[in-house]
Amino acid sequence: MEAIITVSHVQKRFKQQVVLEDVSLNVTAGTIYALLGANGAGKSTLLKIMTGLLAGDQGQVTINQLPVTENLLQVQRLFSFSAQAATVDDVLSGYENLVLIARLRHVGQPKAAAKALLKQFDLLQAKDKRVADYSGGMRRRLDLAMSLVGDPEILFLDEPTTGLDPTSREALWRTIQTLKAQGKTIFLTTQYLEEADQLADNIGFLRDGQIVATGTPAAMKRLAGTDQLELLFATAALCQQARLVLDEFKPKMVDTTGLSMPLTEMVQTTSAVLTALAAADCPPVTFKVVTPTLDDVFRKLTKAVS
Ligand SMILES: Nc1ncnc2c1ncn2[C@@H]1O[C@H](COP(=O)(O)OP(=O)(O)OP(=O)(O)O)[C@@H](O)[C@H]1O
Repeated sequence: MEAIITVSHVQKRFKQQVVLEDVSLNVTAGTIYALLGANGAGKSTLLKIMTGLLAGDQGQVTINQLPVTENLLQVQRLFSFSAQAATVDDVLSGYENLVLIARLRHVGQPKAAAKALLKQFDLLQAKDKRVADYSGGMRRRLDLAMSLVGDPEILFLDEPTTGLDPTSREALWRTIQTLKAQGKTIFLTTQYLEEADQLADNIGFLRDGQIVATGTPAAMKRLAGTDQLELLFATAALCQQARLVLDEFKPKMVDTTGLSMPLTEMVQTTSAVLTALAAADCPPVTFKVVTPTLDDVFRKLTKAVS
């Protein structure tokens, strides 16, 4: 599948501060790309450059093979950008906001388009309520609805679920997944590893002005290390005995009664370990498999800036 968005060697500095040193990435059509980074890593700056709102100092961004800076009007028809600062007008109702943006984007039958989007985003009931009286989740849904006016192929979402409670966040994730299922390409920024894990086909970690790691969520997790088998014993003496029995599995002490070892082959290793312990008469009280999370990767990769 070819890339619908390419970012090649983009650089940006604000006075003396180098924010983007050299950023390159590709986004395949119909996929979700999550740009992860700590506060101030430069995610919003990159988004603004990708969408032509800000000029980079060096490098190039293309959307549908078209360089963004030289074809701004043409590429702007292909995407929408939902920025962190709400793009909605507080004094207007959700319906009025949608009609307004539909008119600005020359959508045929703006009122019908607005109503269809309110329905799709479960906002029909609040159609005539002022946005100032919407909850955080409703505003985010309206933001997303606004970005769909005119049916763009590509959605840029800057931290779409920041500030939402877990239930509203999960609801928004489902909506974003539905949009992907409809064929949209989605580029989002987030500080939530779980969000990237749940949604993204590909993740890029932005740190020190560069994408320091990129790949699928599964590949990113592998960066944090392999799964570990953790065993807990009833006494420290049993744990010591088990450590000797399991020498070939390279166990490490977690504490006085706990051992941990890498799981190369999930089922075979677990079964071999438990059989060896049963034969040596020192069975564990419990065991569990600990899979590295994206948080582990994030901690590893952001150590240098935290
Ligand atoms: N217009 C500007 N002028 C000067 N400095 C800026 C400007 N915009 C951003 N910066 C600086 O660039 C750095 C990156 O900011 P940016 O908003 O891109 O980060 P971010 O990763 O989106 O952060 P957050 O997750 O907090 O939104 C910050 O140090 C910020 O202060």
